[in-house]
Amino acid sequence: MLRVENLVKSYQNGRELLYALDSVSLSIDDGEFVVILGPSGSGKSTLLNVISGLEQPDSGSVIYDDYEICGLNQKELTLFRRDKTAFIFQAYYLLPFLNVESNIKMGADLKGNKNITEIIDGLGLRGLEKRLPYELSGGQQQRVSIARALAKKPDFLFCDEPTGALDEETSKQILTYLKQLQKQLKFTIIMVTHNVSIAQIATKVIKMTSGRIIEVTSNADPRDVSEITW
Ligand SMILES: Nc1ncnc2c1ncn2[C@@H]1O[C@H](COP(=O)(O)OP(=O)(O)OP(=O)(O)O)[C@@H](O)[C@H]1O
Repeated sequence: MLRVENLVKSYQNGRELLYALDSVSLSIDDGEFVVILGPSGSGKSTLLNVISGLEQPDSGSVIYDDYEICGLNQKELTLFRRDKTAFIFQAYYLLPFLNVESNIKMGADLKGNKNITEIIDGLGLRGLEKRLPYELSGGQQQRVSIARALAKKPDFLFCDEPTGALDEETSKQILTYLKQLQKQLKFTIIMVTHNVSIAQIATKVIKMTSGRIIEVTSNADPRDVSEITW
């Protein structure tokens, strides 16, 4: 279980402080598919970055089971992120001079995971292993970035607009893969998106405005990816 208590994160904006997170509290059970929605600038990415240990808050707590990550030093945070988390971003961030297989192995090596065959097959990347990122479509590149993330066998997968650069059909393929792999590997997904349709496949939807959570909705019966449109 992940618990977030009274998170505050501010930035200096001229002479004023801008509160990107203004006392945010929430809890997420293991295995949930959480979608964070909200207008631009509402604090979604900041929340994701603080929860995942990429950024430190001004105050507040982020507690994984009984492990508080706020206040850890850089070395401890790096170990925490390596062991527990993985990331997928809209911009893929593949290494351009490494082929598909080597990009995925980078994730696997971080956890000493030798077998990436299952992940390559699971994401439909068989046959593309020797290609360089520029030889792939956007959807294929995003599948490689998911494969790299999952090769780490994370407990928590953080996604920031993972389908933001993709068309509807490709986005749905990506979401279908993610859901299938989540069922199989049992990790928790926390996803920031502008796409309200994606909320329908989530088990929990968090809505943010101006650095605050304004609504949390639990959904015991999320829809299948094939049932949604946008
Ligand atoms: N490094 C930073 N320095 C200064 N201000 C920042 C920084 N990062 C974020 N902010 C500000 O904090 C607020 C929340 O930003 P954040 O990126 O979390 O919003 P968001 O909801 O993810 O937006 P978007 O949907 O546009 O990505 C915004 O007003 C933003 O300008």
